[in-house]
Amino acid sequence: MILFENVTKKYRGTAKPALDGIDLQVDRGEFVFIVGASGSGKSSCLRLILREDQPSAGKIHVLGQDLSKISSRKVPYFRRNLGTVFQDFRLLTNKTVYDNVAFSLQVIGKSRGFIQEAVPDTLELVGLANKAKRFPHELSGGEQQRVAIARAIVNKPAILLADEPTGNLDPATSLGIMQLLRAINAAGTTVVMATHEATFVDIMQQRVVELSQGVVVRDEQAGGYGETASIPVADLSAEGVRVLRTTEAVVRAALAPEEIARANAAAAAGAAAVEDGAGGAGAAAAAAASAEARAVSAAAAAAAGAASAVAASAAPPVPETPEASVYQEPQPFGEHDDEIDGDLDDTVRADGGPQAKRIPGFLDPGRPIDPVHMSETGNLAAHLGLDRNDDDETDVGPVR
Ligand SMILES: Nc1ncnc2c1ncn2[C@@H]1O[C@H](COP(=O)(O)OP(=O)(O)OP(=O)(O)O)[C@@H](O)[C@H]1O
Repeated sequence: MILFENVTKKYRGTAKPALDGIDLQVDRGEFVFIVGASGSGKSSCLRLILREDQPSAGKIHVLGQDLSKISSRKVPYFRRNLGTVFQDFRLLTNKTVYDNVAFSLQVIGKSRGFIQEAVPDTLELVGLANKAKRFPHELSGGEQQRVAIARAIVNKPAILLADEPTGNLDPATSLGIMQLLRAINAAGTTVVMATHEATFVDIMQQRVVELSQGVVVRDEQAGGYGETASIPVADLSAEGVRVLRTTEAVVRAALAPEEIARANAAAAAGAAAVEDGAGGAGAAAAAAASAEARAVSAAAAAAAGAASAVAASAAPPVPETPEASVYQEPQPFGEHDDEIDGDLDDTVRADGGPQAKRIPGFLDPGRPIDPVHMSETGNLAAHLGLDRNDDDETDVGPVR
């Protein structure tokens, strides 16, 4: 689906190549994180896939096409197969939510009837059906990013490229965006996402391609963020450390409440042992358990405001009787529907790994969700907790 063969990209006026002999293959239906330190070449990679730029050497094939053979005139047609989401949303500020999404269909000549059906369906999918008439400046950061995602997927692209899509968002809002991307991927769209979000990468256990100075230094199925990609905590400002810790706490509190319950239970058991007069090792164990519980609880409390909304909405029940579907082509995204359809199960890996136990159901790659069913029944946004009316109170991203 995406193939890099010995790709090098050297920008004019620079001494070192941004990408240096990259070989990379991404298959249909994969969810791939591209990680690496700032300047390692992640965005360059995505720009090449999008044919915004051309390699200095090597070959790139996307969806079976040799990108060097696509004329400039044909590039817009090629890009119809790709959806893109960026850190800064890139919405049209003078257009409503509806028009932002509709515009991407108008420019490719879709009929009015198609647009009138596809736009509301997609807004419903991302949980923004009730905000269609708002302008971007009237939305929170998370909502703006969901508009951007709606715009990226409304034409059912085969590939979704996301460049730091949660970079401007608070942890709880980022979580909703990640859930949405995971659901879109489970519906058949290949997702390639450049990110610095170590927590999500670690939890989601998807394929990780790590770049360092333009070279692939790791390509791991069900990987984590890794050491070399991470920013040394010592290099972070106090605010940066706080954000990093809060992110982790929010994600844990929202996604792994059982971990907090387990720590609290251990502390309670320890306290009981102390009351019973247990000394020595028993008291030490109790103290340790109590400290762990305090640490986890403190982390959760620190994150409580943001996390509670997410936790509360993490897994609402799916009604047993499906409602009538308004979504005509719920899945999969992309042109080769029949082929992608057959691949669906392959996209969901269940390799487990050291952190598998604390992966929540709806992010667990081993437990496939059924976004098709959910989109058909109108429950995807509800399932992901994206249809709340009080969303404005929890999304605190930038408003443009
Ligand atoms: N248009 C350009 N002209 C010259 N050099 C560039 C250009 N774009 C990127 N570079 C350089 O190429 C290297 C890779 O940049 P790139 O933006 O791909 O990295 P990145 O991993 O996405 O970084 P970040 O995480 O900060 O977004 C960097 O050294 C950067 O300075």
